[in-house]
Formats: sequence, structure tokens, C-alpha cells
Amino acid sequence: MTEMLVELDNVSMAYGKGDAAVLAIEDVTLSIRKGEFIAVVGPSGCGKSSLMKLISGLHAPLSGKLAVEGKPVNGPLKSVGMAFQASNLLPWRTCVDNILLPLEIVQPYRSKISSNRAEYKKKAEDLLHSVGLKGFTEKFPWQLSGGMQQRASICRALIHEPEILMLDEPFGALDAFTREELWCALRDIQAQRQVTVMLVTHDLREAVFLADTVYVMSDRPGKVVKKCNVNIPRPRDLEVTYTQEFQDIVHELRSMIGGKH
Ligand SMILES: Nc1ncnc2c1ncn2[C@@H]1O[C@H](COP(=O)(O)OP(=O)(O)OP(=O)(O)O)[C@@H](O)[C@H]1O
Repeated sequence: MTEMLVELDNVSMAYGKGDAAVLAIEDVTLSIRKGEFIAVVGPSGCGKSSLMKLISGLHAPLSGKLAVEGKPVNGPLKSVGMAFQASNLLPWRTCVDNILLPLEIVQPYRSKISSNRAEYKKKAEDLLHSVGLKGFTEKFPWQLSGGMQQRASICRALIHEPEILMLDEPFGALDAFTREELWCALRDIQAQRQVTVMLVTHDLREAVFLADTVYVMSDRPGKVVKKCNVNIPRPRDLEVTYTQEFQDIVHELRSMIGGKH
């Protein structure tokens, strides 16, 4: 039987209370398999980031059931790693010391960081090497390009071996060529580590290239209006983006989002 990592059953979520409440998500039902790569797309303000906050336990549901690893979510989960559009690397720390940051915060690593620092540093360096940053481990963020900073930020999100990697527009600020390079880096990381990924993006090509399943959300309050299984075989190379099959899926998703405007 397929193991479900995340299960949302008719979940709604609001910001604020009473008359001032803003309903961000309404009656969302979806599940994410262990090792699945899902992408969430939809118009601006439809609740994509809110869905991420819900699943990571940063915001409680208004109604419905939400479980991760079979347990109800009652607060921030440490089995989640997150990366955003801005890399948010600390400028006074080297690349490797930025990657080590979560281990200084998350247990059980935090209690062992002083005695295990050398081992943890090696792990951080290995991660950086795996995303093509060999030779940059001791550089400061301002000595790296934007794409390199995003690679490092994904490493930081993975260092504590989370079950779920949550990525909110991680490549949104990058140029098209760098973005496609990072798609491949992320594809490889996910294939090697079999981590479950939830990617929020405005880029439909990015969603279709990377994901097993793409969810389209409606305007606020966000509902899932379409679940699209991307059955393009893996491993996927960038050439796949020029195929009719790929373009048909992108067009179908575009029509779901663009149709209302
Ligand atoms: N802290 C907040 N307080 C009140 N309303 C909020 C808050 N955060 C988000 N919202 C509202 O909830 C809705 C969903 O926001 P969310 O950031 O999840 O959308 P999004 O799909 O990620 O948007 P974008 O694509 O523009 O990043 C928006 O209409 C937004 O105005």
C-alpha cells in the first residue's frame, strides 16, 4: 500500500478572526505520498503559500483534518525543510556555516553540535558538493551568484534530513538559464534522496518538468480546481520541455488558470 505522508481532508484556513477574517483556503482535500513531488500553481493570492504554512504547522486550520505522518499537526513540524524566493543566507556566515544553522536550532542535532561539529560540517560540505558548489564552501553569500545562493539555501533546508522539502517560488528571482539549471539540480537531489517535495510556483513549465502531480488552485479562497498527474517518464531532461506531450500539459494548466481572466 502507498504510504501517505500528508493528508488534508476538507481543510479550510483563515487569517484573523470574526468579521475581519480572511478566508485563504476552502475545503482542500489532497494527499501527498512519501517520496512524491507535488507542485502547487494558481493565480496570485490564491493561497499557495498559505497551504504550505498549514502543512508545515505554522498556521492552524479553521476546519477539516490535517495529518502528517499519520498524526494531526498541532504546531511547527521539524520534519520540514523550507526554502524561499530570497535565499536569506546570513551574510556574516560562510556558505558551510549557513548550511549548519538548522543543526544549531533543531533537536537532536542542537545538543550534539559542539561534539559532532566536524561530522556535521562534512555532511554540509557533501551536500554543497552534490549541488555543484565544491570550492565555494568557505565563501560568503555575497561571493556567490544568485543561483549559487539558491542552491545553498536548498542545502540548508535539507541538512536536518527533513521528510518534506517545501519550496516557495525558490527560482522566481533567477534568470531563465539559471532557473533551468536549478530545475535539474533539484531533480537530481530529489532522485538521490527520495525526499517528498512540495513546490509552490508561478512557472507552469517548472511545475510540469519537476512534479509528479500538479495541483491548480482557484482565486481566493483557494480551492483545488484540478489535479494533474504528470506521467512523463523519469529521469526527465530539459529536452522533454520541447515535446508535444509536455506542452499540452502546460497549455491545459494555463487554461485552468487563465480562463477566468
Ligand atoms: N497574514 C495575513 N493576514 C491576512 N491575510 C493574509 C495574510 N497572509 C496572506 N493573506 C491573504 O490570504 C490570501 C492567500 O495568500 P497567500 O500568500 O497564501 O497566496 P499565494 O497564492 O501564495 O500568493 P502569491 O502567488 O502572490 O505569492 C491572499 O489573498 C492574502 O491577501
